Amino acid sequence: MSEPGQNRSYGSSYEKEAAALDAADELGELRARFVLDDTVYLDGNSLGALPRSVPGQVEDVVRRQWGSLRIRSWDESGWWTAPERIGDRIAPLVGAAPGQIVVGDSTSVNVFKAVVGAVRLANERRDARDAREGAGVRDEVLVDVTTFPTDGYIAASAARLTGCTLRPVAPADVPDALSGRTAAVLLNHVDYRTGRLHDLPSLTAAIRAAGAVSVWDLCHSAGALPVGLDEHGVDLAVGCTYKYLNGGPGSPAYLYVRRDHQSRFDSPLPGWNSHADPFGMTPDFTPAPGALRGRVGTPDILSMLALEAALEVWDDVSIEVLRAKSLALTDFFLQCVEAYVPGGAVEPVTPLAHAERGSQVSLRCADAGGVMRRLIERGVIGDFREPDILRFGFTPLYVGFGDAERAARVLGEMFS
Ligand SMILES: Cc1ncc(COP(=O)(O)O)c(C=O)c1O
Ligand SMILES: Nc1c(O)cccc1C(=O)C[C@H](N)C(=O)O
Repeated sequence: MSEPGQNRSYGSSYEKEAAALDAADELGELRARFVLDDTVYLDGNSLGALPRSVPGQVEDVVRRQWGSLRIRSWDESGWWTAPERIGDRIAPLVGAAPGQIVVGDSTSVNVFKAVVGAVRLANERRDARDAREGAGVRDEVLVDVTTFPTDGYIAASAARLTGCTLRPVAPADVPDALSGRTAAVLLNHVDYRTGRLHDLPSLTAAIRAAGAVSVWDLCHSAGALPVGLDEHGVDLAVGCTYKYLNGGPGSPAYLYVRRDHQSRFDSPLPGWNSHADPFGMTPDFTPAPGALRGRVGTPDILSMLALEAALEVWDDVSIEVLRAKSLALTDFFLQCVEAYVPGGAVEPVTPLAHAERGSQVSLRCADAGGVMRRLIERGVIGDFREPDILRFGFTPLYVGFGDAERAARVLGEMFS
C-alpha cells in the first residue's frame, strides 16, 4: 500500500491527491496505534481493528489481576465499578455528561431494557398527566422500518410484553405517526445498510413534544460522528462498542439513561448488580440510584477491560475533527468511484448530503456478493449486505485517503 512520504511515483491524479490529503491529515498518526496490514480495511463498521494498547493490558488483567490478585481484583483492580467507569469514558464521545451510561450486555439486551423501560416511563409520566388531561394508555411502540433486525425482533417482543402494538415506520415519517398513544420510538441513528444518518435532533424533539420516549441505537454513529445525547434531549440510547469504538469481537454494549429519567427508570431486568445494595443479598429489590440501575449481572470483565484499553486512543481526539475527516474520506471515495468505475456499474445508496451521511458508503451493484468476494481477494475488505449492497466503512482513526483511492481503483478493475 502507498504510504504518504514513501518514495514512489504516483500513477493517477487521484493517487497524488490521496497522498497530499494523507500528508495533511491531522489524525494520520493515529493509524500507527492500530494493528493493520497491507490490506485496505473498510469493515470497521462491523468489527473495529485491534488497538495496540489492548493485548498488553489484557495480559495484565489475565495474569496479574486474575492470576495473582484473584478475588481481590473486584475492589483493588476496579472490576466492580468498571461498567460505570467505562460508561463515563464513552460519554464524551456521544455527548453525554458523566453518570448516565453503563457498559454491559449486548446491544440486543440493552434494546430490550430500553424499550420496556421507555414504555414504562411514558406511562408513568402519563399517570401524572392523566388525571389532568384524561389521556389514555400509551400502548404503541414505533420502530424504524429499516432497522437492523435485532432491534425489530426485540422491540416486537418488548411491545408484546408491555401490552403495546408495534408499528414499523420510516424514520422520516415518525413525526406524522406520533399520537397520544405513542409510548416509545426506537430509531437507528445511522442505517446499517444504506449509511443514512437520521435527523436525531428534530426527531427527538418531535417525540418529546408528543409525550413519548425516544430510544436511539447508536451502533453505527458512536465513534464516527457527533451524537449530542444531552444537547438534543435524547431519553434513552444504546450502542455497541466493537465497531467504531474498537472494543473487540463481542465487546459489551452500553445503555444511556438521561439523568432526568434515572429515578423513574424501571429496568425489566433487575439483577443483583442493579440493586442499591448488592451485597445486602436481600430478597426485595431496591434499584440502585442513577444509571447503575441499568446494570444486570456480573460484568464480563475480560471483554470490558479490553474495551477500556481500546478507548485510550480517544484521549486526544476531537469528534468534530473526526467527523470532518470522515466526510472528506467518503466524499473522496465517491469521487474516485465515479472516476474509476464504469458508469452504471454501481449506484451510491448512501446520501450525498453531508447532513444525511454516516461514516460508510454503500453502493448498489449487480452480484454484489461476488464482487465483494473478489475485492476481498484483492485486499480490499468491505462487506456485502443483502440483497445487492457493497458496504464500505470508513473509520477515520485509521483509514486514510490512500485506502479510499485504492479501494475505488480495485473496484473499478472488477468491471474492466
Ligand atoms: C444497529 C445495530 N444494532 C444492533 C446490532 C447488534 O447487536 P448485538 O451487539 O446485540 O449483536 C448491530 C450489529 O450487529 C447493529 O448494527
Ligand atoms: N456483530 C456482528 C457479529 O457478531 C458478526 C458479524 C457481523 C456483526 C455486525 O456487527 C454486523 C453489523 N451490525 C452490521 O451492520 O451489519
